[in-house]
Parts: sequence; structure tokens; C-alpha cells
Amino acid sequence: MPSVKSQSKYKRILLKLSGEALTGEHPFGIDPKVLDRMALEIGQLIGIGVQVGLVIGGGNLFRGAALSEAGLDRVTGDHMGMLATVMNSLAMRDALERSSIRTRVMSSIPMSGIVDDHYDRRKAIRYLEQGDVVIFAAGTGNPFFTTDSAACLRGIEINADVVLKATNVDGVYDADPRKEPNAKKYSRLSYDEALEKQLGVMDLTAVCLVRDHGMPVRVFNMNKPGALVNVLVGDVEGTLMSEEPSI
Ligand SMILES: Nc1ncnc2c1ncn2[C@@H]1O[C@H](COP(=O)(O)OP(=O)(O)OP(=O)(O)O)[C@@H](O)[C@H]1O
Ligand SMILES: O=c1ccn([C@@H]2O[C@H](COP(=O)(O)O)[C@@H](O)[C@H]2O)c(=O)[nH]1
Repeated sequence: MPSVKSQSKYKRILLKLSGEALTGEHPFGIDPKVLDRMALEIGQLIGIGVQVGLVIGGGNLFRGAALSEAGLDRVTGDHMGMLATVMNSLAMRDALERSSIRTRVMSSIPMSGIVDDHYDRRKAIRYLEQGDVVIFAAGTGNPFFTTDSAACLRGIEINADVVLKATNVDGVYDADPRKEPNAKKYSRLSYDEALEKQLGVMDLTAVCLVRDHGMPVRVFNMNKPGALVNVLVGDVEGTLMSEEPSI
């Protein structure tokens, strides 16, 4: 792992953590060991002055599309998915606060008494400036979206320098690497290539949003210890999606 005394490449980040990867060694739900490891790495970033906004997926608990395939109403399923992101956010706040990292959970759905605040952009920026981690829970608050879109939206709103998508693959490939073992990894690719080739690592609504606002996105593997710190202060990790053509 690189020295965390090094200078960070970014001042403010929006980190999207995969819900699915929170299961760790468990068959479903949340593995506290994954939360503790992420809390440690986020703490190292806070220690070098990086401002951290977080969005956590809900794929370890519920996804609206899967619930709808099983017969549930889609909007109800999406509401359940958004509530799943709130549960993951509360668990992450707990892990961060056990590591003495001040954390605020802001929800897109009002939930007084459970979260700290209803989402408010100016308040979020004030918290970030005072060094608190801000977890943006409940996605965008609307059905038919994903937490990738929520992460890109909040990243743009808070003027983050980059959106970091921490997931269970180590970058963007020319085909789904879990289905196609010979898929080739990009070290970088453009938004338009991701859209044209319909690369499934991130939903296309989210890619359109970052393209329209020129927000760079780095996709990397959150199961690799030290990868997050590496993205900010060390070697190149994963794939960068930006305006530049692919290599
Ligand atoms: N071209 C591709 N390159 C890389 N991964 C891909 C590609 N196409 C599909 N995938 C799949 O995308 C998945 C990661 O995206 P997904 O949005 O499902 O995960 P997530 O954001 O980590 O999930 P969650 O909903 O749990 O937060 C990987 O598991 C991988 O199998
Ligand atoms: O803005 C949003 C964000 C999410 N949802 C629902 O939640 C689940 C879980 O999020 P993932 O991004 O899949 O981890 C998602 O499948 C949607 O059902 C939403 O409706 N709106």
C-alpha cells in the first residue's frame, strides 16, 4: 500500500460502493469485515484531507428489477431497493463512527429519526468542508434509477473531482468479464465508447449524465485491499472513463 502521507490527486471525491460487494464472505447481507476495511481506507483519505461523499448500492439486499421479475410491482420493488441503500448506509455510518470518523447520512427520502438529514446540497458541501464523510442514502429518491445514477448525480452536484465506482470487477472490459473470460480490460475509455458498445458495468443513464457534465469516473475493484488509497495517492487502478479515447 502506498504511503498515506503522499499528496492526493483529488480534493473531493464521490465514492460509490457496490452493495453486492458488501456481502464479502457471507452468502447475502452485510459482512462487517468489508465495512471495517472500507472504513479504515476512507479514514486514511480523511487523514490526508480528502473530502469524501459516499453512495452505497443496495444489490446485496434488494433490486427493483429482480423483485419485479419475481412478480412484485416495479415501483414498490424500487422503493424497497432504495430502503436497502439506507440500511447499508446506516451500517457504513456505524463502521465509520467506530473508527472515530465523523459521518452524516443524508437521505433523498425524508426519514426523520433514522438518518441525520434530508438531502440538501449546500448543507452536504458544508459538512464535506468541515471534514465529515457524507453518505447520500436512498439513491435519487425516484424509482427506475440506480445508485450509479445517484452517485453521478450527487458527484456533479457537490462538484466532486471524480466519481470512483468501487465494485466487484477490476475495471471496464469489452464484455462482461464474469461471463466472458477472454474479455479485454480498458485502462481508459470515452463516455461515447461506453454508450455505443453498451458496456454493462454502469447503467447508461449514469454514463449520459457524466458525459454531459464532463465528470471523470474511475472503476476499480473494492475487494482488493489498499485499492482505494492507491487510486488517490498511488499507482493506476482499474479503468478511467472520460472524454479521452480508449487504450
Ligand atoms: N463490460 C463490462 N466490464 C466490466 N463489468 C461488467 C461489464 N458488463 C457487465 N459487467 C458487470 O457489471 C457488474 C458491476 O456492476 P453493477 O452495477 O452490477 O455492480 P454494483 O454497482 O457493484 O452493484 P450494486 O447494485 O450491488 O451496487 C460486474 O459484476 C460485472 O459482472
Ligand atoms: O435512484 C434510485 C436508486 C436505486 N433504486 C432502487 O434501489 C435498488 C438498489 O440500487 P442498485 O443501484 O441496484 O444497487 C435498484 O435496483 C433500484 O431498485 C431506485 O429505484 N432509484
